[in-house]
Amino acid sequence: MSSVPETIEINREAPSDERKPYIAFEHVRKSFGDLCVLDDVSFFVYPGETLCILGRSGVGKSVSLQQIMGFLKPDSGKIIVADEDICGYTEAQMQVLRRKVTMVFQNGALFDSLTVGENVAFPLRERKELLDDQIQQIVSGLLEMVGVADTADLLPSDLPVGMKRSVAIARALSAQPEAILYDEPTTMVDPLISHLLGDLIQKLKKQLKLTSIVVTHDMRFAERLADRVLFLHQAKAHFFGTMQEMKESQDEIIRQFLELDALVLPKV
Ligand SMILES: Nc1ncnc2c1ncn2[C@@H]1O[C@H](COP(=O)(O)OP(=O)(O)OP(=O)(O)O)[C@@H](O)[C@H]1O
Repeated sequence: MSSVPETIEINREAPSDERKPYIAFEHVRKSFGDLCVLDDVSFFVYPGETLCILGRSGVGKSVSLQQIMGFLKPDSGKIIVADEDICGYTEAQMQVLRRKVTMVFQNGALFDSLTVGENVAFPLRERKELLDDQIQQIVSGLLEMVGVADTADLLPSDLPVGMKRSVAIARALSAQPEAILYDEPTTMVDPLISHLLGDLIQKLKKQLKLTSIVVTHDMRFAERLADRVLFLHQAKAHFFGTMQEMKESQDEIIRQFLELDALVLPKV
């Protein structure tokens, strides 16, 4: 008799005697009408660590991020962000929290009519605490940090996709977040740019000690970045553990996923 396999992992709830997770899902369930997208999903990310969320298309990766940002609410379960259970939060409370946790969208979500520099300055201006000179200085520093130093006066439409993503990351950083969520940062970019974006995310992790969640289809990318991996499958947290544990897993679904990935993108 074949049955849907149980989630195979291991320590899905953080050990209580250690560090507290910065972000955690505890038995989260989310449906849209009859479609159950997440069923009893638990995972966590420690401060300063990177979690990569993997899984096939439509499996609830983006829905997970949107719930952390409070754009969607779970039907049940708990979502902890920065030590707080955000499930009952009002939009006003979420807006405060979104200064600590920010998201880099696939399309960058840059304002097309503003220059790159003005886009990055936007969160700084919203704070209404800084003089124009200070803002300009921070913007230049951020653009340099993400490797697009000479683009401040250009419009987003002047830039290729990879550079737009870097600008979107610079804008996210200008809000001085504690955590960044990246939704498919390497979609539609070539392998070289994908590598550069990986370098950038690593650099931010090391230099700024940022907590990160990266939703990706890209195993190579996840291998470089992930302290832990969440593999979603059929609405379940099918696997949660380190990349090494995932690669060594004998679970049939994980093996299929890894083998298919190796076929699509052979190792060079
Ligand atoms: N606001 C919404 N209303 C109704 N259904 C939604 C909504 N958001 C997402 N869904 C559905 O939830 C499922 C999971 O969507 P999600 O975007 O999280 O997938 P994903 O794993 O990120 O996939 P992909 O890799 O293709 O982006 C999909 O079937 C999607 O159609």
